[in-house]
Amino acid sequence: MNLREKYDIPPQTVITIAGTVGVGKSTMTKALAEALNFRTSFEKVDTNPYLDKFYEDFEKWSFHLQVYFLAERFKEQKRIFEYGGGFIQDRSIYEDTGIFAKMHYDKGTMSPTDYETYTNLFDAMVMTPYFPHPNLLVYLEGPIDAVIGRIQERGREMEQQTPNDYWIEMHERYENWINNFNSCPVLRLDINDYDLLKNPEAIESIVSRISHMLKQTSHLRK
Ligand SMILES: Nc1ncnc2c1ncn2[C@@H]1O[C@H](COP(=O)(O)OP(=O)(O)O)[C@@H](O)[C@H]1O
Ligand SMILES: Nc1ncnc2c1ncn2[C@H]1C[C@H](O)[C@@H](COP(=O)(O)O)O1
Repeated sequence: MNLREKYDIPPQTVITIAGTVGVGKSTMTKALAEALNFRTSFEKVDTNPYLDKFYEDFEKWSFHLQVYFLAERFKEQKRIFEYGGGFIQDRSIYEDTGIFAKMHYDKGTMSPTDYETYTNLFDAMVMTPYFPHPNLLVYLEGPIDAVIGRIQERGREMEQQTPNDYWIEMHERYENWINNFNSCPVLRLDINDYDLLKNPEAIESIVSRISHMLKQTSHLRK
């Protein structure tokens, strides 16, 4: 019996993993998908044609990058829908607008016109009754020092060259964002409470908490 059956998690469940850059979403996505025998939906970082350019010049590329991410995530959403669920998704579509686009608009690195065009597009595509929300958003949180340590350890060049202030501001925004998030049920996990690299069996207690939360919120889906 696999963990999905053991903890009675419906096979069509869609779980999205949210949290700031470097916090451990991809690691969690892989571990959960393996444990539950679900498909994965990853952000494609290496093949993103705007990401390097964006980190070199936020002002010039922030609109292009947001539109690109929106299109990519929407295609993934369609793929998840076509399979009938059973997915773990690395980063939610809600973070694109709630964190990234808003942060760049507030900092002045996305123009008001571009921000309005982007949010109109986002709302028309996502905030409709036709858009399937995930069954659960698993939010990963941890101290900023640990997060910056992980970004450094991972070693993506464009992120290494970005000043720490950027990650600190993002970390603070994430706190506010998750405290006000209500588009789907949320399970918050502190990265100090598990270590999937040193102790992969820790995934079972996470699956158990996910199962509990899904049961508690199942009435919302009916
Ligand atoms: N429990 C952990 N302890 C230490 N490092 C970790 C842990 N989980 C993930 N990492 C490392 O942190 C870095 C960022 O993790 P990743 O899953 O890519 O984050 P994200 O997808 O949120 O950006 C990677 O180098 C990864 O190996
Ligand atoms: N919507 C986004 N706007 C700007 N940058 C973004 C957006 N979504 C992801 N990113 C960046 C942040 C990281 O450098 C990479 C991948 O994110 P990660 O949290 O490491 O999975 O893309």
